[in-house]
Parts: sequence; structure tokens; C-alpha cells
Amino acid sequence: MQRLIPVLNNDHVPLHLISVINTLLTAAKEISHRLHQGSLAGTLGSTLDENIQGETQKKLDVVSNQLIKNMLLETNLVHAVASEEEDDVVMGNPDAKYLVAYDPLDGSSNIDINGSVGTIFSILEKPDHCAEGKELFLQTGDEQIAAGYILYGPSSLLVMTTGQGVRVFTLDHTVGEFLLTVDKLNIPADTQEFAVNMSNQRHWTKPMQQYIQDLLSGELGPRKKNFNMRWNAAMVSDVHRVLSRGGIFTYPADCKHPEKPCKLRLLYEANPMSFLVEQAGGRASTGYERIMSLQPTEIHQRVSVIMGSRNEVDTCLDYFKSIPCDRPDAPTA
Ligand SMILES: O=P(O)(O)OC[C@H]1O[C@](O)(COP(=O)(O)O)[C@@H](O)[C@@H]1O
Ligand SMILES: [Mg+2]
Ligand SMILES: [Mg+2]
Repeated sequence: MQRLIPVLNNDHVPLHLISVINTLLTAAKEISHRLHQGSLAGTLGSTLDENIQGETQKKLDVVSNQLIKNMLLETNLVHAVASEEEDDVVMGNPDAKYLVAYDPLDGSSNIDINGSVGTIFSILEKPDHCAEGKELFLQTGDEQIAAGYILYGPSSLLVMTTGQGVRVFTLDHTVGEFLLTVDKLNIPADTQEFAVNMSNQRHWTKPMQQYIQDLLSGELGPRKKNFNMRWNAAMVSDVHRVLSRGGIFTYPADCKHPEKPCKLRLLYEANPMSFLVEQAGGRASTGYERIMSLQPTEIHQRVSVIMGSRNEVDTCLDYFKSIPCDRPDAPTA
């Protein structure tokens, strides 16, 4: 089985970019080890702190963030990093060209129940125009040069793209290396499986209410087929299932907290996952716009997410086209 570096070399990925990706993986191996140790490593449970978004930080959120940040900055190949767990952008080598945005631990509420979690990353280049601080990262998802995630489940998997399809590598603990296990991942265009947090149903807008209602009506409803539902509460493992066997994953905008209509972050979650999904032949949309075309205005910006099997996402988007509603996530002027 092929190792990661020769595979990326073969794809003509620049050497410095390979080093950045490899550094992320060194941090990921350490995170994977700590997760496997669980209570033995003393890293389960919460800290007394909240992140910039007002969410309680798990000890492993903090540890993972530090590991990734320190290792990336030590390479001298990274100009700046932006993390879900950092208030601001952290600057690295002024002469380096790579920017890394990451969610150090996605699905962190799963840590204490021994459920799957992951690390999501998105790599950009320093823009040509003069930009500093957070401005550096305000690029559309289309500007990403690499993206992926490490899923810490029964196996630790790297799923990544450099814009040449999606590959899966599995961490072989005996040699401490990620080995190629799927060369070209493709999402089936059709599906009978959806993933959504149903407890938010009453807060959704009309198009999403109607779409999910029609899925639930199964073969007796307008879709004329039955649908199954799965929800792991970790985007990384829910989207991994969608990439592996098809499906539609959504965390739509809702009216639960008018000041916070969306949950998932554009830079650390939605953009990298959209890059993977599109590279695997799927679709990723807010309901109204293609996610990777959005111009970010804030590094911690949140966005409505609908992604997965091409035909199913298109069907869902038809509801947004035909059912009028006020958008809780309407872009502010
Ligand atoms: O708690 P809910 O509403 O099910 O939300 C689950 C969603 O929140 C997230 O856990 C947010 O990610 P973080 O754990 O990185 O904050 C997603 O991974 C997941 O899809
Ligand atoms: Mg997350
Ligand atoms: Mg997180």
C-alpha cells in the first residue's frame, strides 16, 4: 500500500505544501494517540473556559488546537493560522505563503462518550493583494488548494483533496504512517439516507420543513421511496458516511436563536467539507448559494449547510426555489 508522500509527489503537489500536510498529520497522530488513551491520558472533560463563540471548550479542544498551531508555526512554511478555538488569526513566518484554517476537534461533544471526532483543515495561499490578519483568510472556498479531515474512529482515517479527486488514507499504527486505502472516492448521485438534527425541526424555515416531511412520508409521500436517518452529531463522521455510501447531510439555518441562525463555520467546516464533497461528485449549498462561492466577511462566520449526493441535494434545493420564505441567515448589508 502506498504511503502519503509518494502519492502526493506523484500528483505534483509542491514539496512545501506536502510538508504542511505532513505536519498536520504528525499533530493528528498525537491527537489520535491521546483519544485512544481516553481517561488514562487525563484529557477528557471540559475546561472552565469558553471559546470566542461562547461554546464550552473541552480539554482536548484546547490540547489539539495547541498541538496543531505550534507544529504548523514551527515549520516556518505557514504564514498564518486561523482556528475555531482562537479568537484571532495567529501569524507565522511573514515570508511563507500558506494559510491554514482548521477545526482542531470537530464533534467534541462526542469525546466524553467515546464517539467519533475529527480534525478538519483547509489550506489557502496568501493573497497577492496586500492583506493582513483576518483579511488573509477572507477568501472563497474556491481558493482552497487542499482540504481534508482526519476522522478518529475505530480507525484513524485521512480523507483529503488537492483538487485532483478525493483519497482516503488509513493510519497504520504499526508503522505510524497513513497508507492509501481508497484512490478515488465518489459519492453515489442518489440516496435514501439523510442526516439532520431532527430536534430543531420546528425552528426550520418552510422549505426545509417540507423537504424533510416528504422524506419522512416515505413511499406513501411524493418521493415514493423510504428514507433512513442517521445523526452522529459530529460533522466529520456524518459527512464521512455521506462520502462513503451517499446521503444528504444538512445543518440548515433556523429561527431558534435569531442572533445565531447557523451552527457550522464557513472557514473551518463548510468550505473544506464542500471541497471534498464536490471533488467526489456531490453538491454543497446553503439552500440558495453554492457554499464555495461565498465571500467570507468574518473568520468565525457561520453558514447554512446542505451537502451530499448530487441528485438528492438538487431535489432539496428545488424546495428552496419553489417555497418562498424569509431567510433567517439573510446576508446583512
Ligand atoms: O449538537 P448538534 O446540534 O447535534 O450539532 C452537531 C454539530 O455541531 C458540531 O459538533 C460542531 O463542531 P464542534 O464540535 O467543532 O463545535 C458539528 O460537528 C456537528 O455537525
Ligand atoms: Mg466542528
Ligand atoms: Mg471544534
